[in-house]
Amino acid sequence: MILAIEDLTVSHGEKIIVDKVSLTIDKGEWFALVGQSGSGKTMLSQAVGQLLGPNLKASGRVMYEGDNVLEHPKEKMNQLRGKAISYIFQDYHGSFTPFLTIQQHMEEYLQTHSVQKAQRKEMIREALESVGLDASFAKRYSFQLSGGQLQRASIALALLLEPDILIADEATTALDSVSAHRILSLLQELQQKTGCAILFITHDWRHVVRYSDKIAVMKDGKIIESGTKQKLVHQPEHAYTKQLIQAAPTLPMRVMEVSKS
Ligand SMILES: Nc1ncnc2c1ncn2[C@@H]1O[C@H](COP(=O)(O)OP(=O)(O)OP(=O)(O)O)[C@@H](O)[C@H]1O
Repeated sequence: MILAIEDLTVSHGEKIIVDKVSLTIDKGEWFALVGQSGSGKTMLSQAVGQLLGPNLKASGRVMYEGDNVLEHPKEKMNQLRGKAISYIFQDYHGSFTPFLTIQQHMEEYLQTHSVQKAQRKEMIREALESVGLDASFAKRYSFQLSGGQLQRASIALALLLEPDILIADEATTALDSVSAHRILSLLQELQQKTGCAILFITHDWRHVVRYSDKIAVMKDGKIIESGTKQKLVHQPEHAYTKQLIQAAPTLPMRVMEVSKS
């Protein structure tokens, strides 16, 4: 097990947004978190990396390497982010400022994590190549890349330090379906190569079926059902899970068959 979330609660004043959620993520596994809009998926994922706004409070435990991450001071958390837990977001533009090149962003990131200058250039080249961007992209500014290219660059940035856990929150929602599929296949390939676990937040049941190992379904701040993909897809118990499956666009039989194997 790489991450254990225990009784995690996120509240905004009196309002409970995430309600005593517990789940465990194993090393190298693709863990999908699904559920209707506003059910608390993003708040849960942001609590894990201490990214919640100051008006929100997280309690419970997020256990990583024997420590409760929620109790880490800011400096320790900064060291953990990127190296242990990394994020890619739907708004990948937000990962880049328009004043710095892709290389400068990556340099800054590596510097924060005390990577020696001599190693940085090679690491950046390798990271860009691993997402199918040649080294010349390093010199470009974010606005000089297409949406798909920029999302690739944000994945390269997130995986630069080979984190144990990558949190992908609606990472492909802003892309067309072909680009989304390319990005997710790439993520799968990188996951197999680096052994990182992925907490995958999505609305798209087709992506859940295709890529995940385990699934948790969230509704009104609670996990109402969780288990292996086989179990959730083929023998869902909760009415809401059945509803999610029925509402999903029809899956080609081939995909369903692949997912069964
Ligand atoms: N900064 C914030 N302050 C207060 N409440 C917030 C804040 N951000 C989100 N919320 C509330 O928390 C609840 C859960 O939001 P969250 O973004 O986690 O849902 P979600 O399941 O990720 O939804 P979606 O699938 O649409 O992204 C919502 O009611 C939302 O309005």
